[in-house]
Amino acid sequence: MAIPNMRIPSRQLFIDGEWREPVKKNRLPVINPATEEIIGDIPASTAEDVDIAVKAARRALGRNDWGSTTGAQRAKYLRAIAAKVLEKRPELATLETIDNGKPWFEAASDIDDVVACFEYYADLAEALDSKSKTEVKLHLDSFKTHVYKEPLGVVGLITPWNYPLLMTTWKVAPALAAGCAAVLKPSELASITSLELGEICREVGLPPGALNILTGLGHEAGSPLVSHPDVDKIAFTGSGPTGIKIMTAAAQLVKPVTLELGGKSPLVVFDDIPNIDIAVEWTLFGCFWTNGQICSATSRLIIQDTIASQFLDRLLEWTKNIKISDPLEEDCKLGPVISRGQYEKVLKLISTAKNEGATILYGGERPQHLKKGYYIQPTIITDVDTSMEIWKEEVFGPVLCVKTFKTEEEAIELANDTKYGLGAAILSKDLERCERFTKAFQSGIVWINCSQPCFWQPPWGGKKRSGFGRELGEWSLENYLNIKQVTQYVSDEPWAFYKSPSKL
Ligand SMILES: NC(=O)C1=CN([C@@H]2O[C@H](COP(=O)(O)OP(=O)(O)OC[C@H]3O[C@@H](n4cnc5c(N)ncnc54)[C@H](O)[C@@H]3O)[C@@H](O)[C@H]2O)C=CC1
Ligand SMILES: C[N+](C)(C)CCCC(=O)O
Ligand code: NA
Repeated sequence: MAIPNMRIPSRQLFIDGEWREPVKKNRLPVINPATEEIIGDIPASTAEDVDIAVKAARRALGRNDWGSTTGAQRAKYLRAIAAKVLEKRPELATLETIDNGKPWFEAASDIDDVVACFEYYADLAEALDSKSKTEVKLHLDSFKTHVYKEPLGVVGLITPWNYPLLMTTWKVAPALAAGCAAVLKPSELASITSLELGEICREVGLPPGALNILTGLGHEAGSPLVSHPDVDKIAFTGSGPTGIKIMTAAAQLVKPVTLELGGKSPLVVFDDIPNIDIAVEWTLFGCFWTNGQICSATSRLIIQDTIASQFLDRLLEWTKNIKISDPLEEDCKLGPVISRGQYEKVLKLISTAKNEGATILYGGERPQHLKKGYYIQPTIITDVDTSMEIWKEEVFGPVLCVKTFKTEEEAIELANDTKYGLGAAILSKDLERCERFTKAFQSGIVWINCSQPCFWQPPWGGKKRSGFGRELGEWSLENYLNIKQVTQYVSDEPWAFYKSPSKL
């Protein structure tokens, strides 16, 4: 497929079904991380715009064209959005690549997931119609109880930059399927494709206010959304420190949150793996895919000492073979990290590891052949101690650290030696052992004989400091529904709790 050239469309905020200039008229630059050039700009919202968008969302819930729709009616909109995204796949992939830096083919495959996700939640929206009212059997005949599942209300969705349109979709699709009205605040570092979703919603005639898209900075646009008294819930994916701020602010209004935060996920490799190259490839993919910027990246390789040296030799050969280039080049497998700030943060974590006594087995620098762009070589770090920052902190860049183990007990201890709990992976031929590790891993996701594949039907989320709540599958729909108990007295008899006064 030919990769299309694209310029960044100039957009405003998407509010109440229309493009609308932010009240303060400010804009933020869009930077292509592969060239470090400003390639466009996005509107910068403030609290004033948040208020206008929240009001539009609330009005949508009060109107018949959105607030009284059946799941089947909403499914039609979701399917129409999916079809439009598919139609614009090449263009959206290019926009995502020049905004985020991920290889074009990765961006295109993310867009495929976006399409599948909208279609999947269309199916769930339809299925909701028969599940939205269920009877609860009581021990008495004098009462009848039903449970209704109804849209939770106006929801605030705050997303990161690593999978821009996909992380937006993980929240927008179930929120709309459930019948909520949403205000989305994508990351200021990669908002372009989320704004294009606004254009798609306009084209398919999504009722005004059902989805509003506010670009802008976290503290200027995200924070007022979290603190807005008329927003019923916040769903957030991003960094731990921001997650803490959001939970703290939401707590003041007793506002529910779901948080999908960072990780430092382990990949445990045993010496019984049947094929070393297959295991090595999963190790690379688990950490270097998406330029290493995955919350669930298995960035701690825990390898059995008996095969460590042979495995690392082979890992090195595969790593040297990874093509680092402009992400618009066809067979690029590693592009730049998202921003200058991220570039400096990753290099600093690498130099701290060196200062603390670790060995940079490979990489650790910018690739010589690329003079511009936020490129960092895929990096492998050995001689790591569990007290080191590189073992403990999320890097969010192409950096793998390695430790060896002798026994299963030691491997489990190392795997769980983290404040995070998003993913965990094991590579071993022994399926009983895999089962033992599945139970022992303190995480929300376990991969056996692979790392990272993610489908839209199973639940996604973590424990410990990786957050709580589950996205994807049916679990995500529950995030956007209110469960309402309705109890009716169906007897003609008096309740007879109080003594009846004597007749007049
Ligand atoms: N776990 C994950 O999926 C991600 C982790 N990260 C990690 O976080 C670090 C910082 O990256 P950032 O893009 O700055 O992540 P971030 O967590 O600050 O940003 C994520 C989203 O939250 C918004 N936000 C920021 N402050 C906010 C506030 N006070 N109230 C409401 N919304 C707010 C941002 O505008 C963005 O839309 C990265 O270096 C990386 O290590 C970054 C992105 C995703
Ligand atoms: C599953 N995957 C890798 C597509 C996205 C994971 C979410 C994240 O990194 O924030
Ligand atoms: Na960008």
